[in-house]
Amino acid sequence: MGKTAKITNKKQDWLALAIGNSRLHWAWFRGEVIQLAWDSQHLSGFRQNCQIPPEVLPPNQVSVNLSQLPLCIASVVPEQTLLWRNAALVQVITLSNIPLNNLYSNLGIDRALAVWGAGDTYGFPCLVVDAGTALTFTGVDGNHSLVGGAILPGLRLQFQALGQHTAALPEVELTSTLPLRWAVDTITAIESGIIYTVLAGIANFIVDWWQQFPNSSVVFTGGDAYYLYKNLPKFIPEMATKTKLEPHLLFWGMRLAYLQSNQSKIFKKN
Ligand SMILES: Nc1ncnc2c1ncn2[C@@H]1O[C@H](COP(=O)(O)OP(=O)(O)OP(=O)(O)O)[C@@H](O)[C@H]1O
Ligand SMILES: CC(C)(CO)[C@@H](O)C(=O)NCCC(=O)O
Ligand SMILES: [K+]
Repeated sequence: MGKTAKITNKKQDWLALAIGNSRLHWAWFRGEVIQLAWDSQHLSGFRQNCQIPPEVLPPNQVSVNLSQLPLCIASVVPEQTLLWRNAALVQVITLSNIPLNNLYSNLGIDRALAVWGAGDTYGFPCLVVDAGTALTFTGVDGNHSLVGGAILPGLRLQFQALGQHTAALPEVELTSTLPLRWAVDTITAIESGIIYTVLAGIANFIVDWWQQFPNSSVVFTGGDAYYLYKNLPKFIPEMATKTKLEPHLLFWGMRLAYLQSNQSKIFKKN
């Protein structure tokens, strides 16, 4: 657990909901410890009552009634956030909850939370590579000040774009292995083009970051993080020792925000 927040009631259960552009990411916390994390589809409509609908809860029964827990939301999809406005105990995290400097007003809350969680755990400066629907770089310096970052289409979105906007190209799915670079069939050519270009681009951003901040940690997260993290050392050997993979990075940031705001009692009851 990081340095910026301490929990008052170690036993308290709560739910973190990170609303991404492709799906919902959930974590059930007991105090500061994640008990269970899962993904669900976006909600399709407005919720009439104050329960969390069963279709977004985890498939297996757990020992507590998750639908009754306080809910902490971080969202980059405003229409999805609105669907939770009648929930009984809900707190929506905003940039004002995040103690980093120089954040611009419409910076994605997922980017701010992930880099806060990463820096709080591994120290600042810190660079986060979030490989989700969009692939983002977010860098913060040793004074906890946003240096900046970049946004590009994520892997799946790149495959979809080619499939949907050309006559002859199929929509390709990410496979688990690296493709042949000099492909002699269409599917492999698409895989090669997207994957090698993204890997080279990420390596280039990280090398540039390390020129400015040589000892900075670099943390990967998001749906495609494992694939990219696993294959990047072939491009930069030092990657293996100087970077980390953390699937729950966003939840680390949410935990800091939740515990901090819970202490100062800005929890909103509707
Ligand atoms: N069931 C799934 N739905 C969508 N993407 C998936 C799924 N399983 C794996 N992925 C991969 O994860 C990537 C999307 O990542 P992620 O789930 O973190 O995105 P997200 O929910 O939109 O979050 P964010 O908005 O933070 O990017 C896609 O590029 C895809 O390759
Ligand atoms: C870039 C995404 C879509 C990544 O999830 C999200 O962080 C977002 O909507 N950001 C707002 C724009 C910005 O961060 O500059
Ligand atoms: K848009």
